[in-house]
Amino acid sequence: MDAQTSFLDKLFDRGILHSSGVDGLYARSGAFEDVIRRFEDYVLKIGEGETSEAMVFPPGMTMADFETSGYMKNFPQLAGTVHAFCGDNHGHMDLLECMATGKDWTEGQKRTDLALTPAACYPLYPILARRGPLPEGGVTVALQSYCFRHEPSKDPARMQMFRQREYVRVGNADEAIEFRETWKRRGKEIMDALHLPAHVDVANDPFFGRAGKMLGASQREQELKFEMLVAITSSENPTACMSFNYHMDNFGKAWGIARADGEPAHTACVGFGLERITLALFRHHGLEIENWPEAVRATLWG
Ligand SMILES: Nc1ncnc2c1ncn2[C@@H]1O[C@H](COP(=O)(O)OP(=O)(O)OP(=O)(O)O)[C@@H](O)[C@H]1O
Ligand SMILES: [Zn+2]
Repeated sequence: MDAQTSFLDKLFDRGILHSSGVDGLYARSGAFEDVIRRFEDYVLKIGEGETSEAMVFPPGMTMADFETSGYMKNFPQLAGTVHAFCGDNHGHMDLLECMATGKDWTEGQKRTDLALTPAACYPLYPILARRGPLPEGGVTVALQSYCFRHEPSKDPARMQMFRQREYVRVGNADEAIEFRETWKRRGKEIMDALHLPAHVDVANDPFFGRAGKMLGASQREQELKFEMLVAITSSENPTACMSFNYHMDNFGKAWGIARADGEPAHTACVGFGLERITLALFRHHGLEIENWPEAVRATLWG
């Protein structure tokens, strides 16, 4: 059995995660959720004085905003959209007939106005855009969302539905870059406080296809994305538990977010993978929270 499957099985055996029968879709135990809550409280305190507001998003966003994000151009392999039955009585009979005979009953499903949110900060940008020009100095928002990515895996750290906590900086280029550098440093301090061996490295997003290879290479070359890597199921291929992204003015332009001076906003975000960080804690400190190092427990539970 490989390391991923064996860690996943241990988590199931201890009731920390519960299997659904589909890879990457799990119920979480109360203990798992308590760690997530404590971690979020801890991170929220660190950014408290610098944040203009907080938002929590539902797991879906509007199809229109999803289209604006460009996600289907860059990551069609990961996306999920919401479809629903919109038929009449006759259509319903057909659907039940399909189900009864084991045919594909989903063929008649129609698109709705919703897509599953692939990245926690996407729903923020259209909200900011609708408010008109940003205040002088921009804004910093604390947010959280469930995200969906179609990447089923036996690796418990690669889920299909998971949460990201983020801080997003929206302002000019200097403000966005300074924010990203600050959080790279703080991210390491957080990992140190949690006694998790971690390092930051430059990274790229999994852009689709042949053109995607070039996009990924150029993202790396421009050092737009960094990840905080922690060994969870493999020490050769450590897992990204945080990411530090500078989007230049791509989102400012896409959604039409203007700065006080009328120029398109530059954005940066730091994302904390809440399930991944929690799994890293279980991996490194053991499956019994009572036995975690006193300093780690003090950081989280005070
Ligand atoms: N499939 C997933 N399951 C759980 N957490 C995830 C998953 N994908 C991303 N995350 C978390 O969300 C954070 C921000 O997402 P981001 O798009 O930067 O991840 P990513 O770089 O695509 O991750 P990876 O390289 O492992 O696919 C990541 O740092 C990670 O902690
Ligand atoms: Zn983001």
